[in-house]
Amino acid sequence: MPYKRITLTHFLLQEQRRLGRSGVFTALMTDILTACKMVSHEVNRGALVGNHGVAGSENVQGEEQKKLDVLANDIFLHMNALGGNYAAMASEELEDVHAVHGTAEGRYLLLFDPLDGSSNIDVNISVGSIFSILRLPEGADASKADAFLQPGVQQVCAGYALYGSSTMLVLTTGSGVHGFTLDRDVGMFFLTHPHMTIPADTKEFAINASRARFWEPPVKRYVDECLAGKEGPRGKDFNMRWVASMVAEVHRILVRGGVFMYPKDVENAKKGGKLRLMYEANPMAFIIEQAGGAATTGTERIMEVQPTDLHQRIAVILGSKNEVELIESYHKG
Ligand SMILES: O=P(O)(O)OC[C@H]1O[C@](O)(COP(=O)(O)O)[C@@H](O)[C@@H]1O
Ligand SMILES: [Mg+2]
Ligand SMILES: [Mg+2]
Repeated sequence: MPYKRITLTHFLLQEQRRLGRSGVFTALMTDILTACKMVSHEVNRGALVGNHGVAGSENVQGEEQKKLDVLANDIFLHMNALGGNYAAMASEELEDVHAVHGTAEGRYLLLFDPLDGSSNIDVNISVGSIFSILRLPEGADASKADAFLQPGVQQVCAGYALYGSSTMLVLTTGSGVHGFTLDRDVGMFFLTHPHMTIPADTKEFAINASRARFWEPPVKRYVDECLAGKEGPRGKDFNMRWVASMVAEVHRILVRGGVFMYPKDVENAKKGGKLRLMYEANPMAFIIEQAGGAATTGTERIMEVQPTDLHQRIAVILGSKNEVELIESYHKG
């Protein structure tokens, strides 16, 4: 049987030709791939090289940084500056915009969560990296946050790397969602999951149930109905999952369907929710929608939210289309 697998780089070249894009897009994606491979290597080595534990510093969110949060952030900043295609970057781990100096031709902006699921690093549960690419608006000052505050529908590309039993990279450039698996021996990502699509219905939901006492009535109603099973109003039994790594939850939903919720609740309402719009909710919403799913705050399509702050938090409900629309209908009453 002739060898058929194609690499992510060849896939990007084909996309470039198909979409009549310049080579810049393929080049800037290649920088992200390299960063993800390097982070995968560091995650994989774990305690062997002291990559577990805390860094002894806090990020702009007031969260204790893990050593791998800081290392992954450094790797992303360094590798994505080398190519000179980004005018500036923004990260969960940096308060302000990181301008890439000396790159007159940088026409893109990169946002990223260098290490997602940080609470799982030391216990060896899957973690990931999330990224979102925007164009630098004409005449905008790339060193200012305003240049980044574009609604999710403006993204030209979004993706994540999943550092799990295998390392995968899943991305969309606006024409479907494709998954690639890293062959460590060859050092290349190969296309293993072309055209990923999400079933419209599901029997699996994911939410941090320890926050049930804080939930607003629409979420409480939805979860109670799922838990009531086939004797209840939904007439079917549901299963529940919670990995506490958004990347792992979204990947599970892309592979077998489901709904993921990190809603705004009475405890996190003053912060606007838990997850961050610019480098968690928007890239995941783009991927989910491109795979036929839906992504909402409960009352609004996430990708249409006009951002006001680089690190703003937002309610996230995403996954199988019919399920998300049902939850949205409970919010709209
Ligand atoms: O600890 P909780 O409340 O279960 O929250 C888990 C959520 O927080 C996150 O870990 C936040 O992301 P970071 O690890 O990048 O800060 C998500 O990946 C995950 O969905
Ligand atoms: Mg995260
Ligand atoms: Mg993170």
